[in-house]
Amino acid sequence: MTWADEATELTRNPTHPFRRTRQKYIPPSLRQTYKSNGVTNLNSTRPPSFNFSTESAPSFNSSFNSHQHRGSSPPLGRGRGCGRGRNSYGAASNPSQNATSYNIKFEQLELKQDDDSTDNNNVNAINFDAYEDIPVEASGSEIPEPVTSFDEIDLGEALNRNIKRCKYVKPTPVQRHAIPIAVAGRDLMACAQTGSGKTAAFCFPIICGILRDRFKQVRTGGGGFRVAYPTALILSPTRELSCQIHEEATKFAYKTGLKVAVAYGGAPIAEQFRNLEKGVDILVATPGRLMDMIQRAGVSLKMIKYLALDEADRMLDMGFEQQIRKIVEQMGMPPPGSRQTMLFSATFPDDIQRLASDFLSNYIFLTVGKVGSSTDLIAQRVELVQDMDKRSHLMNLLCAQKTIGQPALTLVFVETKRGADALEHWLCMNGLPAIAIHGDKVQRERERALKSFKSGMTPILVATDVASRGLDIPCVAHVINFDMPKGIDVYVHRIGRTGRAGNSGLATAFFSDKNLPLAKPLVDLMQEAKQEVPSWLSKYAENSFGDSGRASRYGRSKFGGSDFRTSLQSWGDNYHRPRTNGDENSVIDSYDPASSEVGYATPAPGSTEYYATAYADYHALADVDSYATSSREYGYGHESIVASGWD
Ligand SMILES: Nc1ncnc2c1ncn2[C@@H]1O[C@H](COP(=O)(O)OP(=O)(O)OP(=O)(O)O)[C@@H](O)[C@H]1O
Repeated sequence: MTWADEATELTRNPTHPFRRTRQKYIPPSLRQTYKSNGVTNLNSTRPPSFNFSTESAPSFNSSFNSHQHRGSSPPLGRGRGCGRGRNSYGAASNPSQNATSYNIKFEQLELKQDDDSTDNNNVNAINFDAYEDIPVEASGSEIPEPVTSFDEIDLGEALNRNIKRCKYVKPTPVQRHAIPIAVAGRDLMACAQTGSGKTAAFCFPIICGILRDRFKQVRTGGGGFRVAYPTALILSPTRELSCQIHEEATKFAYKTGLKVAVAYGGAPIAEQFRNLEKGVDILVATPGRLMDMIQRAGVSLKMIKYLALDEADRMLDMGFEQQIRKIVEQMGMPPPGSRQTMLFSATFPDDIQRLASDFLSNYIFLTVGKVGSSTDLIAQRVELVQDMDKRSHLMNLLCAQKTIGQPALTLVFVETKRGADALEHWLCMNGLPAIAIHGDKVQRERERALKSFKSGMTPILVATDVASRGLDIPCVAHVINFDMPKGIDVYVHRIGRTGRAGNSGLATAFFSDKNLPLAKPLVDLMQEAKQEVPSWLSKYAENSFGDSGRASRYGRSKFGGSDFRTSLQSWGDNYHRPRTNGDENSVIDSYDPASSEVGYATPAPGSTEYYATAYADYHALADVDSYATSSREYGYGHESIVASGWD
């Protein structure tokens, strides 16, 4: 079993030896209904009711038994985070150590003869059928042809071996189109759905390009200390995403001789400098830490030949554009044309495209799938819930998941850091194993929260938008928008944490009166994704139409489903060349009202049974059936209510 399989297995397999000794978690409200064998009669389970003012926190002394088999005596968590003190996975990890241990495990992954097989069964659990009819459009001059297999592109022997090690048997649609474009040396602005494999789409061409050219990476700088001269720079908006890309790129570059390093805030800079001094070909970084390193003369961008911006629209968003512009235009990086630039995201508003075009030269604009949605892979439910009822609604929902015996990783998005802390606290006080992640937590706490969530130890993660983009966490079966985001693009990225790699997922949104400006774009998005739109939401959408200012700001037109250049002027015939996979019908047509006349039939929306039914359809991603829980003292000291998301 590979290291990757092992991690997945741990989360999915209820009989995994590591999981088996854990005590089953039973929400307090349902303890009467649970039989000793864990089987619950759903019909006899009434939705729990919570009296927030009077309900006392349940105690879970026995819940820590789960740790005893590992010989540790877990302390009752002091401070924030249910998972704190229970996480037996060790201290927060250092990314460079991570990379080393991954490499060791990766090495153990021996390539067998049948790894050459293109058998779909071996495809790293990706569901390629879900991508069969995906619409693709590319615009620009002389667009390289897409491929249907990795073998059709000359990626080099070492990279091909690693692709097989990763069990990537065939390219996803965005990879089919983007990799040939990038390998041909073209600049690219690519827009593809969440979870569709964009990381590999920019990593493979970079690795293959560097291997082809073999630049010398480390030069001695002035003043006697070493300056790192990376050949490729991959920028991403958050620390966690940078670490994730670093891990992926390290796997892809395994045994190629290329060095991949990561630099991000919140971790000791000296250690990161030491890593860079050993040489770096590909540097993955968050903008703030990179600027710092450049200003301290530890990194030079003079030799950059490849620049990739993941979540590019976020990187060029209001407030952040200046920092990126400074890095790309004023810190010695070769200009467009002398370097290759690739911008990737699932959303690309027109105004951001316009900004981004400054960084590009004769680029190709590529859209794969309906921009800003994961089509029908993610079942989207929207509930009308006023603020004061949100917590009890959430509790019903989480308990309903448990009642069908399929608790799985659930990501709950809130708007503010303080809101995240408060909800985490409340859930824990009510016996649900939750942990929060947001920008006010120190990096070790953030890493611990993510690790605890990923492992299934704390299966509810309460997060601000710091976790909304890019994170690829297997087995997230349910994303709950407890607070709706301000913009529809953020909603798209948030729900994209489930339903990844062609698998299905469930997303539930709590919509309240104050989210009115979001109604129209949300309805449009749901219709495009062939989701049932509640009639009340359609009415809200009609009403919000008149609110042209806000509605259009959040509106679909800004999503960036098309190349903004085509609306500026008419291009020559050779410039704009839409691709539709040869099947015009494959483009998702507009919503058919007849087939979606709302009717969340019985059971009633919002009821426990309703969620249990809905959830049952989408739990397939995770079979976590047991987890520990705890109550713990709560260190609550943050007053900041600023929403987070940028590091
Ligand atoms: N060709 C492939 N075959 C099998 N699995 C793949 C392939 N390409 C990517 N994957 C897997 O699909 C998952 C999603 O990929 P990735 O994180 O790159 O998506 P993304 O498009 O960047 O998502 P987001 O928009 O959320 O950032 C990952 O677990 C990755 O390992």
